[in-house]
Amino acid sequence: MKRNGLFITLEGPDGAGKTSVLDILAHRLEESGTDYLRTREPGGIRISEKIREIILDNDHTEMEARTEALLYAAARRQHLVEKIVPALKAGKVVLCDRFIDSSIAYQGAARGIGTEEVRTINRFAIGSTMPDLTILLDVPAEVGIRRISEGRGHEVNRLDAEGLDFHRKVRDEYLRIAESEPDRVVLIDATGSLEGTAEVAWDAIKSRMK
Ligand SMILES: Nc1ncnc2c1ncn2[C@@H]1O[C@H](COP(=O)(O)OP(=O)(O)O)[C@@H](O)[C@H]1O
Ligand SMILES: Cc1cn([C@H]2C[C@H](O)[C@@H](COP(=O)(O)OP(=O)(O)O)O2)c(=O)[nH]c1=O
Repeated sequence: MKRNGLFITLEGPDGAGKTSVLDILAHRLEESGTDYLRTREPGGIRISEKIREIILDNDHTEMEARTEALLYAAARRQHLVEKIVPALKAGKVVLCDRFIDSSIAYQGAARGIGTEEVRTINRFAIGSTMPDLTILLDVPAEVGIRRISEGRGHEVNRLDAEGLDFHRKVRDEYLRIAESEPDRVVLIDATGSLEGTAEVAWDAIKSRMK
């Protein structure tokens, strides 16, 4: 696909601060007069939001791991084709809360399906549209869980409700991805202040926008 925009994804364990950092980054892009799109996974559009509801519903305790992985991949495909690709073709900076690395970490590693299997179905879903830059906000699983339980207004979904061991596996896999793809993934220690974390993320974006 020919594209002129910049595709940026934010990744990290639940509670790492992705939503909060994205608020600041979107503000910075606004101030700098950059044409950008902010979106999130799973969801961002009608069909994918419906798939999101099915996946995250706390009542769906019988959902099998591969079903979950396929649903995330299906939501990703529709979101990519309907929203991300047109924005990139229009030359926009796309800021997306979660993308393929979430599936590798959550379904591949933490659910135990296997990272290569999950990579394979996601290659089918996204083709060659990989992010130009991935900002990985790193916090120990305990920190993320604590922030979520202390934060007001965050509904605990089916994935949040998994135990500490699950979230540790998510974090470890993210670190492996960062190590194996240093050109794409910028690893940021997100245990400090929100403002400090956002500043480092903004520097990474600015350097790619030049
Ligand atoms: N650097 C930080 N230090 C302390 N608390 C934070 C920080 N970043 C975010 N939080 C808080 O942690 C909670 C989860 O943050 P959020 O941005 O929703 O994370 P995510 O989108 O990664 O799950 C929120 O209550 C938020 O205010
Ligand atoms: C995109 C994606 C998300 N997830 C999980 C991570 C989150 O627990 C949940 C999304 O819920 P959400 O409320 O968006 O969480 P967060 O604010 O932390 O991003 O879905 C996967 O397991 N695989 C995926 O491919």
